[in-house]
Order: sequence, then C-alpha cells, then structure tokens
Amino acid sequence: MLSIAGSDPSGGAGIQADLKTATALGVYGAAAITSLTVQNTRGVTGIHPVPAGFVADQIVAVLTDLEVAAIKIGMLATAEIAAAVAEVLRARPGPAIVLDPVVIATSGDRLVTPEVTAVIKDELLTLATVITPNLPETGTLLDHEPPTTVAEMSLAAQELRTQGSAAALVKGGHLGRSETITDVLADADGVINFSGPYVPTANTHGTGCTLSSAIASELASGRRLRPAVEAAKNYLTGALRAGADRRIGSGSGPVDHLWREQSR
Ligand SMILES: Nc1ncnc2c1ncn2[C@@H]1O[C@H](COP(=O)(O)OP(=O)(O)O)[C@@H](O)[C@H]1O
Ligand SMILES: Cc1ncc(COP(=O)(O)OP(=O)(O)O)c(N)n1
Repeated sequence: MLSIAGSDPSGGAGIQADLKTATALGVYGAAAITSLTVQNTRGVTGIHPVPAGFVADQIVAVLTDLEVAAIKIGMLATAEIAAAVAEVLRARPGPAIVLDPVVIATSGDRLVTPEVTAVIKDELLTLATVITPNLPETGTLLDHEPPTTVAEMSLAAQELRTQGSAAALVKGGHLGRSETITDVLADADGVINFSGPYVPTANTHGTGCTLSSAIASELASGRRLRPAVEAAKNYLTGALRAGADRRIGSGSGPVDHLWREQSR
C-alpha cells in the first residue's frame, strides 16, 4: 500500500497514521510525502509543501520498483502537487486508489490551498476506486451545504458518483454524538450504510487518515470494496476504543493503531 500524503510530526494523522495502519493490518506500507506540517494534537501551525516534481519522483520511484496493489491519497497541499499526482497516476493505471480529499483538520486548520478542490474534481475523482470525504468536504466537492442527516449523506454519495468517482463513502463523524455513527457508501451496486458504535472520546485525531489507509490496505490484501470498508471501519472502531482514555498530547489525541497487537 502506497500512501501519498502529508507528514504529521505528532504521529496521529498523515503518513505516520497510514504506515501504522498498514503495518497493523499486515500490509507493507510505502509513503510519498507531499508536505511537512508543523502540527500536534492541538492544531496545525505550519505547512511546508514539497515541490510538485519531487512528489512525482517519489511516487514513480515506488511504482517502478515495488508491486503496489493499492494507493491512498491524503493531504495534497497545493494544486501543483495535486496535478502532478494525477499525471503520474493517470500514466500508471492498475492499483486501487482510495482518495481522501483532505481540506481541513478536525482542529479547524486548513491543510490545502482552495485551488486543490478543483484539481481533485477535474483530475483525481475519475481515477479513484473510492473517494472518502467527511461532511464539510462533501459540501465543498458538491458546491452545496454539507449533508446533515444520513438520508442526505446517501444522496450526496450518489451525487459524487455522477461527478465521476466509481464509488463514494461519505463519512458521518461530523454528524455529532449519538449511539451509532454511520458512513454511507454509494457504488455500482447501490447504496449501503456502514454503522458502528459511537466511541465517546476526544482522541479522534487522524480518524479519516486511518480509515482511508485501512480501506487501501484491505483492498491491497485482495478484499473487494464493501468488505474492505467494513473491515476498515471495524479496525478503526477498535482503535478508537483502545485509545479513548490515553493521554498522548493535551489536545485531540491519536487512536491506538496497534490495539490488535496489544490484545493478543
Ligand atoms: N467518536 C467516534 N466514534 C466512532 N467512530 C468515529 C468517531 N468519530 C469518527 N468516527 C469514524 O471515523 C471515520 C472518520 O470520520 P470523520 O470524522 O467524518 O472524518 P475526518 O476524520 O476525515 O474528519 C468515520 O468512519 C467515522 O464514522
Ligand atoms: C498531514 C495530515 N494529513 C491529514 C490530516 C487530517 O487528518 P484526518 O484524519 O482527516 O482528520 P483529523 O486528524 O483532523 O481528525 C492531518 N491532520 N494531517
């Protein structure tokens, strides 16, 4: 599994989360870094994008050497980086692509320039096996208000498919506290809800990164999309539960990626 994403020095999101997730799921993880961030559990205070050509070179180096079965795309930082990633991947079809259209961190900090969304819509959406926006990202991609109910998430997921994505998983983490938390997948077979228990914790830093890299890892292991999403959500719920009471950092802490190892 190749992660094309930004670096989070606090270790809970970005490539750090993606590599922990792949490892925990028994998949070899590689990483092409799109940007360095200055970030901790309290927020993001700096972004240093990698030159677009150098991002492309990293991806080509991995794809021309390792047998990559699935790619996760996360933070793209600038339109130039997004366009370079699209160009490289268009020229090398094959791996499944999980596109997490990262715009804003849970802390409220913007992670990409506004122009990135247009490149995602125009160039990356059609390359994706599945796109995994949260509610605000769904609103941005569709140019309307974010969904506020599971029924609206279902309509939005189907609308994203009409924009060119083979499948869309609209994540419900921003719907607020309830007994269950539901993500909605629209694919060629229709619409399906993935519901799991809501885990009451402030330690949700990197949940979107963890989910998308878990889906990519499960696809790399040979699962089809629906079973891959189900397995990824179960893994994430376990990691949220195991990390719920940890005190790593003073803000929104990371999930416990290695929870399965510890429960052995
Ligand atoms: N408190 C929670 N309990 C259980 N699952 C959660 C919780 N918060 C988020 N999730 C799950 O984490 C994943 C990411 O959700 P979301 O917060 O919507 O995305 P992002 O992290 O990209 O903003 C989704 O599968 C969502 O259902
Ligand atoms: C480097 C980097 N990439 C992505 C994110 C956003 O992570 P995500 O899992 O979508 O959400 P939160 O961490 O904000 O809950 C990030 N923070 N850093």
